[in-house]
Amino acid sequence: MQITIAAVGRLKAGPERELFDRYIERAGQTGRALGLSVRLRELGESRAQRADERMAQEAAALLELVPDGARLLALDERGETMTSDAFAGWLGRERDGGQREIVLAIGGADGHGAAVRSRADRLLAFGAMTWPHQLVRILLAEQVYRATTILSGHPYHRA
Ligand SMILES: C[S@@+](CC[C@H](N)C(=O)[O-])C[C@H]1O[C@@H](n2cnc3c(N)ncnc32)[C@H](O)[C@@H]1O
Repeated sequence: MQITIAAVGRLKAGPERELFDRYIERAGQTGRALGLSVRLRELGESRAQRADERMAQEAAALLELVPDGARLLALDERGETMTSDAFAGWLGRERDGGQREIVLAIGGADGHGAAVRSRADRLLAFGAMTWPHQLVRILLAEQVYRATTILSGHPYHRA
């Protein structure tokens, strides 16, 4: 199963990028034996004047990355919270059920547009506070890596 992190905005070279890349690389290594591959798709931020236009344009671009039938989980501070075990369990069940792709979508500075929220199968919050999208990327990459260790029984995760 393909896990795609789809993110509005581009992460420049630097410590945040290095940390993100490190978790993605680890997730890819641990995921291989589990039938999971992980990749990043980055989208440029909209330059529209109005926030609602920016959100609509970014939502349309994000949704172009979501194939028909794929699951879409949108990262959103208004979403549900989930334990790492529950997140790993969901990924494992989707894989076992024959799902081909899960897209994990991170919004831009204005957040997700309505089209993403209504298409999303789940909205996931890393708490009720607003985090910068760069940090959300790192948190998400770490949770994907952690999920692969949970599914493979690797001792990285200690609940
Ligand atoms: C700077 S935030 C956007 C905040 C925007 N005001 C909103 O209402 O969503 C950029 C992106 O980071 C992600 N994000 C920020 N805080 C989050 C949280 N607590 N949980 C999950 N995702 C979060 C979301 O994907 C969001 O679209």
